[in-house]
Amino acid sequence: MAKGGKRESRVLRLAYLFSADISNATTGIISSSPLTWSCESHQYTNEIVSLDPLVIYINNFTSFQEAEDLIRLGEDDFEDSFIARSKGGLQKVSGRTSQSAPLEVSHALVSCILSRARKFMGTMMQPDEPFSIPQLVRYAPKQRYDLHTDFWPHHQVMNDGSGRLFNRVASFFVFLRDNCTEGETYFPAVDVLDEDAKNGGNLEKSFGGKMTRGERDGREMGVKFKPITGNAMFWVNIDKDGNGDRRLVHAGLPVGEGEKIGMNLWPRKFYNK
Ligand SMILES: O=C(O)CCC(=O)C(=O)O
Ligand SMILES: [Fe+2]
Repeated sequence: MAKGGKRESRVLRLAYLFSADISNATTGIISSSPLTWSCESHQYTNEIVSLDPLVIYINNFTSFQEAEDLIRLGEDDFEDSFIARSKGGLQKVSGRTSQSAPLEVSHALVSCILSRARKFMGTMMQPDEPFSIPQLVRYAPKQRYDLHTDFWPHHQVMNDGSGRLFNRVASFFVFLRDNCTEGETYFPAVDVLDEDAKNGGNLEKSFGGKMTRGERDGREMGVKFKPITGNAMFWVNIDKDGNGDRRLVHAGLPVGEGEKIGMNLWPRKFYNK
């Protein structure tokens, strides 16, 4: 059985590679390849974590095999993480000690995952609005990403000469490898847990340990999500007036032992069409 599974995964991997090669060579349009069939067959289910701000937990956003294949696609390109500064340019900061790697958007698997994310967002994303280049992030023991927001305080100018302004309207953070202790993704200002406690709820029990109470300065505060391969969080960064919502500040807590790998997907919205 294990053998069969392995063989199947090899075939799938080949299918991904093959479809990317074929469509690049002929039309340059990846989505027209018949071998991207798996794009239609997502397996995810959802739970709303918080309505305001909107945070949604996604179970099985990727399969285990897709997670491993995504890692393989990026793993030769890992470099120390930078952050994209509001005034342009990249900067290395002490609060982000992980490594990151970009993923090739034209690859059939990556384009499949992006179209899955786009469909998930429904009417929130217009057909002409793109994703940033998907990014893998890898953490070894003690590595972390301190509290930050994913949106920029000022909208950014597209570098295609169009003059359009964009921002990261929402974020998906997908756990791709959970071979670690700790390393949760923590949102200190998402207050659903206080409501839960007031009403006698037990978040940890209700959600099977996927999400638990966070803690800051010795006080219970916010919610944190345990790395579980294939599962993801989705949240909305920018409100309807185009302003960033600071309640979505979050951190990748330090990894204890082992390795954590995740993937950022950042849908862009235009603000001066
Ligand atoms: O590692 C995490 O849990 C979160 C990572 C993150 O927020 C980011 O890369 O922007
Ligand atoms: Fe982030």
